[in-house]
Amino acid sequence: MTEPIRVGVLGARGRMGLEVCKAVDGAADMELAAMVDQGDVLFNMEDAHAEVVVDFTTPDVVMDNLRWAIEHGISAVVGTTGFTADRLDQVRSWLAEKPGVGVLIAPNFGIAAVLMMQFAAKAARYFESAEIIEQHHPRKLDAPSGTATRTAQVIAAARAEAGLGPMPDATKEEVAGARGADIDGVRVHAVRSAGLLAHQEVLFGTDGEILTIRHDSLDRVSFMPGVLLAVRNVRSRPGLTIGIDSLLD
Ligand SMILES: NC(=O)C1=CN([C@@H]2O[C@H](COP(=O)(O)OP(=O)(O)OC[C@H]3O[C@@H](n4cnc5c(N)ncnc54)[C@H](O)[C@@H]3O)[C@@H](O)[C@H]2O)C=CC1
Ligand SMILES: O=C(O)C1=N[C@H](C(=O)O)C[C@H](O)C1
Repeated sequence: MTEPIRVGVLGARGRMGLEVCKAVDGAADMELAAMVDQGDVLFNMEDAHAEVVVDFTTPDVVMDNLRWAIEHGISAVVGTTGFTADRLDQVRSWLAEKPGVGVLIAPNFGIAAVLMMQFAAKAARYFESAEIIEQHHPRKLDAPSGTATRTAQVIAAARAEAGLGPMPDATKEEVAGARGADIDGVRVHAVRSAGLLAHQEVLFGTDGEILTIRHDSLDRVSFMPGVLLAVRNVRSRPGLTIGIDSLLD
């Protein structure tokens, strides 16, 4: 029998980290080697001989964590949000120095969420208008969500490929922000409310027709199959992988 993958969890006392610890602990082919949260020393991770670290921390600290993991030759699965194009370039440059190391960063590990983004990318070329409404729990630190940002990017790329121009919109904002954020020409609206977990609607419109694609994460267990899939595969994919789409094919 092959040895279990030794997994370290960063952000282990957080909402996602706790769920990841449970999932890793319950996976027959993995061993929960280290649990690290704010104030703990990263040395624990090295000491525990972690082969893969899973990071669900905060946008403020994730880059330091990633640099540390890559420097120590440890592959990483990252769910933390806040990855701009500049940050991704930085990660690629660190990885260039460590050719054997894999890093997988996914804005959303939920299989249904991944499908929602794929369906949105497929629909985008057929509609004049597209807007995104994301809804999250009020303890979420960032807006718009990583998922909404990624969805806007794939919609914008599909529209550009299809030769579509800017969306029709004669509105002048009387109050700043009324039309939401503009991500690559796609408007994104962020709702924060008690009672919500993670939800998103993508609204497409053209003459006489509306298509709404909706995804709901009702429990954080929804992210776990995707996280475990990434842990199993990240070491055999050196360099940077974005999203889990390529692991599902
Ligand atoms: N990609 C995905 O599928 C998903 C991504 N997320 C993202 O994951 C991140 C975490 O979300 P939550 O668990 O809800 O947040 P949370 O606030 O519950 O957990 C974050 C944890 O990180 C810890 N932490 C802060 N600095 C640290 C450091 N330097 N080292 C180790 N731990 C540190 C905090 O003490 C806290 O326990 C967010 O960016 C969120 O958007 C959340 C759900 C799914
Ligand atoms: O903070 C969250 O909860 C979530 N964050 C991710 C994001 O920003 O897209 C994924 C999911 O929406 C839950």
